[in-house]
Amino acid sequence: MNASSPTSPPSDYFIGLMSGTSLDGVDGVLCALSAEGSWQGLLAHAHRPFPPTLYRELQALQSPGPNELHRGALAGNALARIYAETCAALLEQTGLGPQDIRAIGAHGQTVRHQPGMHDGTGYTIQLLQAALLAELSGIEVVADLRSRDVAAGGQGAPLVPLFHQALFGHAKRLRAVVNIGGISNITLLHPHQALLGFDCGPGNTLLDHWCQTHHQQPFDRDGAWAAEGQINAALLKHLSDEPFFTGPAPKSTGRDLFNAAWLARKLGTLNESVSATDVQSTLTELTAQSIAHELQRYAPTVQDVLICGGGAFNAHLMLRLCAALPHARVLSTAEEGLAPDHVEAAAFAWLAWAHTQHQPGNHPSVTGAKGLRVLGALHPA
Ligand SMILES: Nc1ncnc2c1ncn2[C@@H]1O[C@H](COP(=O)(O)OP(=O)(O)OP(=O)(O)O)[C@@H](O)[C@H]1O
Ligand SMILES: CC(=O)N[C@H]1[C@@H]2OC[C@@H](O2)[C@@H](O)[C@@H]1O[C@H](C)C(=O)O
Repeated sequence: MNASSPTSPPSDYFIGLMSGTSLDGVDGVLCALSAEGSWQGLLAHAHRPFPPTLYRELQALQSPGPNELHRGALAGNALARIYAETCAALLEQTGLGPQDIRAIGAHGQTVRHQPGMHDGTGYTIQLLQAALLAELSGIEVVADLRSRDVAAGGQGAPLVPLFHQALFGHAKRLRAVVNIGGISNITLLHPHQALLGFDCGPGNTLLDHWCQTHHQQPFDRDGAWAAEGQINAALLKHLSDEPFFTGPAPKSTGRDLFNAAWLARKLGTLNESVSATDVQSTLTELTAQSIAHELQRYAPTVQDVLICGGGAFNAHLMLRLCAALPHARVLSTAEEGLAPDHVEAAAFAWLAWAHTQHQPGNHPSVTGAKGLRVLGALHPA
């Protein structure tokens, strides 16, 4: 990891808060960054799950429904309260006070992601009442981190690649960082070429949905259920036959495409019936193959594949990825100094740093935006 040396300039403390497409709750980190934004270390991590009522409401708000504006506003308030509790937990762990934190980078909850392309119709919505978070935490908040990139004709996602580059870039090795959250995304770190990054498909979101439907469990722990089944080749081909997978970068996606209705349509149009267990095995393979195919397409000689996001804890999925990438070293980001479930939140702390320094947080070669942009809207403490 490219951390600063002990002689680096004095650091500031930042908090990063991320609640992603898995809807499993909020991950928060408190970290130190130098004046130049180089990583100086993680001081604390806290996770707060969403209460069941908020989880159900956030899931419902992913698709059109009645009185959305009012319901979205209430959900934004509820999220601000959970984010503020997460900040309080981080401060308590470290003994720091609100006055010690330079800023919070707060992602909010994506409920729509339709970036469009350079034609003024695109938008992306992350629910969060950021003013309330500033009020409750007493800390400056940088929120709405995707809209400016979309306004500049970009996808507004993924935003983590610059942070991945700063942390995991290597002078000699061709590396990929793969975040397997609800959706998975890849960052390509070539020693001598431009940064690349894009979403590559459903990470855990369909796996979670299928497990919740058939086992009433939030997710398939360690992939144990998937490991019991067989991959159904016809179903895998049918699932893979989705234009998003073969479309060129820049690209991003979300629950707008990969959702329960998409899976039901695919299963309904298959000419055979597949057991629930085999569906879980096949969905796990879809996640592994969609990542492997993009790596083969954009970085066939990739040497290190660093995995982060909750999918890194799915042992069966990791085995399938290793099988699909026999020539690469597949490892957890933990082996490079930052735990898989800390990386995204840390990236949003870094994006808050970038905003405070008036530095760009996007990268046009990743999002397709017209240029570099300072991301986020500021809510003073
Ligand atoms: N032990 C485990 N076994 C299997 N899967 C796991 C395990 N732990 C976490 N996960 C998976 O990781 C998911 C959470 O991942 P993560 O927090 O990275 O998602 P997210 O941040 O919501 O998503 P995104 O990156 O799309 O924004 C869970 O929903 C689950 O599917
Ligand atoms: C619109 C949105 O919330 N996108 C998320 C989602 O979760 C993973 C993938 O899809 C990625 O594009 C992005 O998150 C990460 C943190 C990013 O912007 O880099």
